[in-house]
Amino acid sequence: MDGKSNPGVPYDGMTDTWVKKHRLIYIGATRHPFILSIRDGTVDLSAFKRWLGQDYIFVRAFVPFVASVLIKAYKKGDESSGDMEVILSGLGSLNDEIAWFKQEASKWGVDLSQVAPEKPTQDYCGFLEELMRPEVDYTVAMAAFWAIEAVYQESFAHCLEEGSKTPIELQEACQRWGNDGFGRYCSSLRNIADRQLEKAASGSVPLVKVSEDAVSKAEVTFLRVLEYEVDFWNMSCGTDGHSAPKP
Ligand SMILES: Cc1ncc(CNC=O)c(N)n1
Repeated sequence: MDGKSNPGVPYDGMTDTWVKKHRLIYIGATRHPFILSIRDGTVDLSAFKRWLGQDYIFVRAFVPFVASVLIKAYKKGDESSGDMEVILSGLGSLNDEIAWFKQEASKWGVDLSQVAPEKPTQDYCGFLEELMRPEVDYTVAMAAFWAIEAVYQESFAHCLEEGSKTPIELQEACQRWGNDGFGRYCSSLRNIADRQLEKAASGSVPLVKVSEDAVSKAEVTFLRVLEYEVDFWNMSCGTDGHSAPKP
């Protein structure tokens, strides 16, 4: 999240400004106790299994959301931007990811066909549904897309840093979102979001009011993503009352 990871770009984009402005809630989502428990090796395996089942449901709902962003990118008609290629690569990884969830679930003895969505999962999937609507601006949808991926990337990369005690059997899960390739993919998403936000903010188009509206809507959407992510982690930990908290 610093200028260094963005060579040739002299100033921070809008997304960096948001992360700085809303730092505490951003840290709340990317350094959640569930993630810290994976990193220090104290994670409750039943919590991990609950996360696995719920995240499988989330990822299935995430696919049509990403497809809706692809449609918005296509409709913009700017072939030279390369946006469609980035989004399409995301859909490709989601294909692998769904296969991974099934394999991982069988490894842990989780029967995915028996997993019912809990309230935070339902709410988060409902939010994705809202964002899929055609009237939602590409800028707003891209900001959400970037934020959703960035939270996982930053969270799981933290579990793989030097000095972390992540249990060996959880390292593959952390690698999925914490690897450098996924980090570069998140940077590409961030660059698209920043470019769109920059365009909207500069009001180079005659619809200045509409554009400014997109920028503020995108910021609110970013914050909502962080809240849904925190609720999702809380549910995984069992700190939402669905199961007994850890002693
Ligand atoms: C709740 C949540 N947020 C973000 C991601 C990462 N995106 C796709 O895998 C995820 N799997 N689950």
